[in-house]
Amino acid sequence: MSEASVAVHADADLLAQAVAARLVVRLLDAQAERGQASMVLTGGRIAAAVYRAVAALPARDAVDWSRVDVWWGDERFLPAGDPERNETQARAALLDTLPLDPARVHPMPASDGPTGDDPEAGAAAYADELARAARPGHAALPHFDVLMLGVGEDGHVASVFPEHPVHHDTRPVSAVRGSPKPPPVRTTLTLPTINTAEEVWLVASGADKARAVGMALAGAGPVQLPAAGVQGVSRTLWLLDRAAAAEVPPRLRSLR
Ligand SMILES: O=C(O)[C@H](O)[C@@H](O)[C@H](O)[C@H](O)COP(=O)(O)O
Repeated sequence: MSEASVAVHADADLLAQAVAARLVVRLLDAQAERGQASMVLTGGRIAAAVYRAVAALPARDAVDWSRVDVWWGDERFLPAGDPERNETQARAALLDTLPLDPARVHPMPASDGPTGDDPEAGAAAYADELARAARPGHAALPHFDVLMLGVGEDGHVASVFPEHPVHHDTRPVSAVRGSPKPPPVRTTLTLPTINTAEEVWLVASGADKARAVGMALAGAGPVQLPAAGVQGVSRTLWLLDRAAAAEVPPRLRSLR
């Protein structure tokens, strides 16, 4: 398992630009290595800024988007096309501008989808979809080259919230009820699933994230502060703006 590293950028805009550039390079490297690439998306404001920045980056055309798998780390359990869905936001900001193979885009279930208005059935269906894409001989999950996460003020990542029953769910995908961040019903990859990704990037901007970021990097417990339980297989990268980095422990500051 990887040690966390931290990169700090001056402000939210530069942070989004830098993450976008890193994402394009990460996908290019994965395609050079294994002929394809996979990315796991999230929701929230900074993620949307990253997606817009990728869309505006000329180097994005160097990626063979027809050989990129797109997954989601979490989703709001709402009807397809709802503007609050992470999928809707990612499509509008980026995905609709890319020549993706629709068969490789794997949105999480919608409340009006084939599994109906039952988030548990939706979570099970997504787990099946992941298992169908799993590499032979590996666990029931596909290879994730890069998984992006936002960080909540309370330290949540994806839809894994502090002290929530989702921490006891041993399945790869969980239905979340009673989310403290609206909307209340969500679907999320669980922390052990998130931690199978080759690289996990935690992206946070703004002073209201500083405390959660600082505590996670100082080694808080994952049930109290889910961001503290995130660890990519080969890399765990915190991508912050200066305001969000204000409480990063001094021993990690040298990596700025
Ligand atoms: O569906 C969601 O809301 C997210 O996936 C959530 O985990 C988000 O990434 C963080 O809450 C940070 O969001 P901001 O960048 O908007 O603060």
